[in-house]
Amino acid sequence: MRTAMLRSMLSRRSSRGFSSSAAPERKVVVLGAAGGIGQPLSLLMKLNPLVSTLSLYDIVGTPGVAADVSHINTRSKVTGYAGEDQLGKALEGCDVVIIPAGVPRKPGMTRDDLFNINAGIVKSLSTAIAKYCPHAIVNMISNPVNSTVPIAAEVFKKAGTYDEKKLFGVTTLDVVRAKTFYAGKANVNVAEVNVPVVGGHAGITILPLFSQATPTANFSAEDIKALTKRTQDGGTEVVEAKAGKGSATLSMAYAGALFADACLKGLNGVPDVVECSFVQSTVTELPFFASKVRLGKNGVEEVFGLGSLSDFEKEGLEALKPELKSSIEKGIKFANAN
Ligand SMILES: NC(=O)C1=CN([C@@H]2O[C@H](COP(=O)(O)OP(=O)(O)OC[C@H]3O[C@@H](n4cnc5c(N)ncnc54)[C@H](O)[C@@H]3O)[C@@H](O)[C@H]2O)C=CC1
Ligand SMILES: O=C([O-])CC(=O)C(=O)O
Repeated sequence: MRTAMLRSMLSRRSSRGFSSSAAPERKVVVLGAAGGIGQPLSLLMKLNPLVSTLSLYDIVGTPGVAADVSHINTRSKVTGYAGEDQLGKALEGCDVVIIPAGVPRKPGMTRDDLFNINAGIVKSLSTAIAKYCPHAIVNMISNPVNSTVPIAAEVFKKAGTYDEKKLFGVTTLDVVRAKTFYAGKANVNVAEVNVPVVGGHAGITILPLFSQATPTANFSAEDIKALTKRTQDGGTEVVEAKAGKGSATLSMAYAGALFADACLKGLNGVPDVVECSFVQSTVTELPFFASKVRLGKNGVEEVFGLGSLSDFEKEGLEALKPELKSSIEKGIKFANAN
């Protein structure tokens, strides 16, 4: 897609209520900016007129990405930071921290197989966030999200900076997929489709609520089952197609940019910004759970309940709880043991 088209698309989405010059100053950092997700996500954040300072951090490779992206003639000033000694500068004064740092899956792996490497990365980045930008909104992309979000929460609690309204597991790609697959099957305009996706972000913990999808479609139980499975296995579909070269990067960058844009709109006081996200929750007995949340000046303004579920969804909800509970507990245990 041509840059001008993308820019006008993003600015139409983003600037509700603000021209870019009137929008408040906002610093956004991408941690893991030189990676498969990080690079296109940095591009998309550079196109977002709500961003005034774009900070790109990675352990290596960020100067090149930053130099490249910085030539784009949009509002934000771009700076690249490479290596741990520059992490503090990258984070200082940030309003939104987006974290796609960590290893991706290869065929045959589950997201939980990434825990051993990514848990440590997320823990050290969270420690730095608590130190350098304790009030920032955090968008956690690194997998396994079901565990990395609880890890960040524990790190922030220990540092005395935890604000449950500001920590988000990014599950937007599940919603993006559910919308795409539903629209394709129903043969309706995807731009008009809405599908909440709740639970977590791995396999059966991803629970799309097609009974609440709009516009409504008359699908058979078999169709709903197949759409649910395809949504749950969407990540694996990409991992297998990439055959060892990583997992979803482009669709994830799109989803991550959408979610960060929603957070920025919320911060800027745009009303009725609602997205699904994995957050601290009392919607079920689990301490973290993805559901629709309203975003505002303080991050999460309201966590919405699940609404009415079909019998199939009720079964899915009960089935996902043990796995999600154990992934959450694994994260909490790791953060407190190390
Ligand atoms: N939440 C979601 O829906 C999705 C999550 N993911 C996850 O996102 C993560 C990143 O995926 P890719 O970009 O494809 O991987 P990648 O390997 O292409 O990029 C990861 C980047 O993180 C950097 N990195 C490693 N340690 C770091 C540290 N301590 N600080 C800063 N940067 C560090 C690497 O240098 C690399 O540039 C993976 O864990 C993947 O599973 C991927 C797709 C969807
Ligand atoms: O499947 C993976 O490993 C990456 C991911 O989270 C997704 O694409 O949903």
